Amino acid sequence: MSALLRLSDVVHSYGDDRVLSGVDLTVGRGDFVGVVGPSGSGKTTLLKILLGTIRPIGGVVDRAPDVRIGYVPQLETVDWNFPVTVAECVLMARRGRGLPWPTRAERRDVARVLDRLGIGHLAHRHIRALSGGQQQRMFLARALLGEPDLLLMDEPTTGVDFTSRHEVLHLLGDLNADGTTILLTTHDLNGVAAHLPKLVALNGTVIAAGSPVEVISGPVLERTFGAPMEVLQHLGLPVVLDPGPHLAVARGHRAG
Ligand SMILES: Nc1ncnc2c1ncn2[C@@H]1O[C@H](COP(=O)(O)OP(=O)(O)OP(=O)(O)O)[C@@H](O)[C@H]1O
Repeated sequence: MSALLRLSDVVHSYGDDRVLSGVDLTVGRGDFVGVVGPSGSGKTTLLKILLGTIRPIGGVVDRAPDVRIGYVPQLETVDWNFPVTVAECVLMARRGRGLPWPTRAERRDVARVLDRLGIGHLAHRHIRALSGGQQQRMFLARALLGEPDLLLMDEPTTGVDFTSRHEVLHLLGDLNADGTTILLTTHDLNGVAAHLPKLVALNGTVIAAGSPVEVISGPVLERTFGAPMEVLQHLGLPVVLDPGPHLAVARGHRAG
């Protein structure tokens, strides 16, 4: 298949709590997709199903052969007290925690990827002593070390200031232009989602998929976030007035 990953009628529950149902989603080669939806709508669960660390209880996941996937977790799920430097943390992606002495080739690869992301000078700093934007770059470096075809990123711009958010988005745009397929989740409708070529609105199931103008629309957002939202067009981009519903919690829109 030309798609890297395809989910058909995927269902997942935690215990009795149905989180996803009837999810159909295709991640095509070269896509740059944003998944939007309120807190608890199943975005992280969907990423983990795409990554393969959660096995859904129903439906089919098709994966093209030999697809390498890089995962960038939500920063708030990371244990920042773990005593490692930036370079060590990046290298762990390749060799786990067990082996203390990296080879010269490994050190070179880590230095190269850190330089590419503009944090080469931070290689020997403790991971806790980084800004939000730098932490995000470090996890991106970690994912890129494996030269992934597909990058899955959980809220890559949350906890990151405006300038860093802009830089992270720019960086991802460059990676995508170089051929990396990217799927990310975001709460930020105006600052992030509106600038991506393709969006998926999720609330327990896929409410809509398409261009930002198709997905960031009053009716789709109301079905996704459970509250009316006003949307204007500005310079060809949708703008959500008072995008406060990123704080909203998923409710009543699950198909299961
Ligand atoms: N390991 C788990 N065990 C039980 N329930 C879980 C587990 N992981 C997630 N959930 C629940 O499943 C639902 C969906 O969670 P998920 O993390 O996928 O949503 P999300 O859209 O990523 O939320 P957020 O935007 O807040 O990160 C939530 O109600 C959550 O509490």
